[in-house]
Amino acid sequence: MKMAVIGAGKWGQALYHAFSQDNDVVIYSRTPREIEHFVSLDEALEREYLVMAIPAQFVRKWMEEHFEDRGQKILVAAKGIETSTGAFLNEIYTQFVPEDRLAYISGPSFATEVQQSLPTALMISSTNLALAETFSAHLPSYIKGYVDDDVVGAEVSGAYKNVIAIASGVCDGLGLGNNARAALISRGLVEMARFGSTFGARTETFLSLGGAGDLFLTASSKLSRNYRVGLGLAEGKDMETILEELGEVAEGVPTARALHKIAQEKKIYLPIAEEVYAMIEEGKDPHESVHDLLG
Ligand SMILES: NC(=O)C1=CN([C@@H]2O[C@H](COP(=O)(O)OP(=O)(O)OC[C@H]3O[C@@H](n4cnc5c(N)ncnc54)[C@H](OP(=O)(O)O)[C@@H]3O)[C@@H](O)[C@H]2O)C=CC1
Ligand SMILES: O=C(CO)COP(=O)(O)O
Repeated sequence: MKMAVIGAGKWGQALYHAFSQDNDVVIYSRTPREIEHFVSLDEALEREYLVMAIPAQFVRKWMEEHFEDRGQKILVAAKGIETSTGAFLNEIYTQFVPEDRLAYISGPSFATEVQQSLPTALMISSTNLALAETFSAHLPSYIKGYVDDDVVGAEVSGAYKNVIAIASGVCDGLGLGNNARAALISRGLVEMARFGSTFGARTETFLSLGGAGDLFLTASSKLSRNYRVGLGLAEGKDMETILEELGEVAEGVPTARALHKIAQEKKIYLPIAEEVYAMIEEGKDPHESVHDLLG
């Protein structure tokens, strides 16, 4: 299949590598790079299948300024919620492309491991199951694909787990032990499922690869940028320093702000996400957050 990956950050390049195993794939990004098959935006937009690996906060502006609808089918690869509006990515993309041409990829997938062709299993979600099957069938042999039609569940899982990963990094950074981390991840899973149900997500989606699968991964590994944000908070670093040292996107930070905004508006109880928000936005002492969560 003829595809283009848009966004050549860590995840865009890993997906370019993965889909290139069995497909004709090109890649485009804002900043030109020395990558084989790096093409112009116009050439990328010519492809029938697009993989969008632009971070959530920049999607709307990018679509407004650069996208031309030529009937492309799109696989959305970012994981986050837009802070300024609280919009989910499906709400943004459907302003530009009908939902039957949109699919979403989620599940445990550190870019660095996908780039090394290490095995994993991922989920492709779309209200158009035939489209999800198409993307899934074109994954490389080292990735097992599953399809599902709960787009909201997949999106909420992918975005929310980044926030719980920050909390988990704090937990480990403070040396609170394995029991505490398992308790936090478990309650985090309940919290994200409860949040998702408010928006019509199915509970079982949170037990899937895109939910528990990605949460367990991200909330327990230093390979996760979000987890490392939490480690930095536990060390008492300020957000500016943490993000500068990270040098890559940590979607959990803007997503925590978005969750706070949504929770306030809709009066939803999100104890862990609210503590993450308080630590990153109000400089709350992590020890105090632990105390309040235990209360
Ligand atoms: N890394 C991972 O393991 C995984 C990441 N994801 C998700 O994928 C998304 C991208 O992450 P990742 O690739 O790792 O991030 P990186 O920090 O590696 O790269 C971000 C990319 O976004 C592009 N970008 C940033 N701002 C803009 C903008 N205003 N307009 C257009 N492009 C912009 C940059 O393009 P350029 O460099 O050309 O300027 C850069 O290539 C995130 O939502 C992340 O949560 C999902 C699964 C795994
Ligand atoms: O989503 C990811 C793995 O599935 C990557 O997580 P981080 O952005 O925290 O590195």
